[in-house]
Amino acid sequence: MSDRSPRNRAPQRRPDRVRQVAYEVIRQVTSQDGYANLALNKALRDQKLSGRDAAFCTELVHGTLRWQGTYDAILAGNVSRPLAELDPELLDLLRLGTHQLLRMRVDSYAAVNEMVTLTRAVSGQSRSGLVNAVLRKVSQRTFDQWIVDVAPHSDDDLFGFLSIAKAHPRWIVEAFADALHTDGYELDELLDADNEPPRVTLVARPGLAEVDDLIESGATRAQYSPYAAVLQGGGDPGKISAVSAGRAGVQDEGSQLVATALAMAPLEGRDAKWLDLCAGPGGKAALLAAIGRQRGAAITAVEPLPHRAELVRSNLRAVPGNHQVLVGDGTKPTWPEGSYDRVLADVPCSGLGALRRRPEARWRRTPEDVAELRPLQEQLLDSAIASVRKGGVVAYVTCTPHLMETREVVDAVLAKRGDAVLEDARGLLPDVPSLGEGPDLQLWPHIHGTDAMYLALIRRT
Ligand SMILES: C[S@@+](CC[C@H](N)C(=O)[O-])C[C@H]1O[C@@H](n2cnc3c(N)ncnc32)[C@H](O)[C@@H]1O
Repeated sequence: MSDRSPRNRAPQRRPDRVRQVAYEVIRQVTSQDGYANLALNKALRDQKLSGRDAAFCTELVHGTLRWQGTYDAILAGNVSRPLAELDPELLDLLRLGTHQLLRMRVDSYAAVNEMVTLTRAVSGQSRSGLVNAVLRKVSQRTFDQWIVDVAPHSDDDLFGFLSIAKAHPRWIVEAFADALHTDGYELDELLDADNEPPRVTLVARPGLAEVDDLIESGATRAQYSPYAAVLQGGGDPGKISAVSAGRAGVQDEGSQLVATALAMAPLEGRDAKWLDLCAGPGGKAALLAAIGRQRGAAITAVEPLPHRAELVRSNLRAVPGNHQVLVGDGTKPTWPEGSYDRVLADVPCSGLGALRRRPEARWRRTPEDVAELRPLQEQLLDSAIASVRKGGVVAYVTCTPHLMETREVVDAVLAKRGDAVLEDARGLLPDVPSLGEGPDLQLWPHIHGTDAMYLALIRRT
């Protein structure tokens, strides 16, 4: 009989701290509906992880969450029970191990051993045997070999194949194909772009900061927006003085372009009162306020959630002028009909255009979310048109390319109202190529390097 007295037992290895932090963040996201970016930033701060450790931890968290559906398809064939019956902790440990084995350059032996040690520490000795056995099986093939094994063949079921090979739920692949009008190679490129973390893009708010100021701080000029600069290699925007003072901000180039397009739309007569009907957290409101200030226009920003209205105030703090932030419901205007000259309706949406930014979002969203948002999107656009004067312009904007949230909303509202027309928005961004067939425009991560922002320009008649 072996001697199991503490003196003779081999000392237990301690789990690798970075992997443990990553695992705990993933647990918060999957078990408490947390947001990966918020939970990760807090954990990196609390655990004082920086440099290579922080980068490793970020890749573990983001990659495991982003590729979750693909890893589940692989794991399903390597676990004797249905995954839904597996303890959620165990499933997260298996996903985390699979990510290291299949999509990171971690040595297989080290990845399995580290995950066994971590499992023993966080979930108990009995589970570590199963993790060991399953991960060893996963380690026997490459990512591409597993895809051939578990995904349908692309000739038989293209969307099924892409869903697994590119880690997007099938309904999202289908919605993107509809919006792109293609199921060809472009769809592949879009899904790939969604799997890459986005660049950090800054905005120099006009009249308050120059792009050159940002370039002096290490950024490089972006391609399309006259106000944009890209912080190469990540970097901490908070350390740039123009950003910390609110003269510049962090803002996707696509968001800058759609706000700029609204400001550039031709207008006859008064051009002094601008409205942002769905303003929180205020990135577009701040850019519009800065542009408007140079032209003698002031902006009113509406947001129903008090904490988000506070963010709008903070974003506007550096822009002088008579700007107003109203806490209220944009579908119930407290101002007379036709009060404004330009109106932005950047409505709540599914966010399918910003999947690069939120690794967990694609698995959380459902087609029902899209359907549920539809009435509010229509009411807000209707209210935006009612708020603009005759001859004034409305920009209907979403951060999703889903046709149910974009063109279908616009068509439905215009058909009901009969006092507004769609104008060609593409001419407002003359330097930006491939904006679609018009009259509305769609930006794309794989073409423009932006979030998939949609813009329809509507004029009240
Ligand atoms: C897509 S975000 C707007 C982003 C913002 N324009 C920016 O660039 O920072 C949509 C916003 O609409 C707000 N919202 C939700 N319901 C609303 C309503 N009934 N009226 C006005 N805004 C609403 C949400 O709270 C959210 O802050």
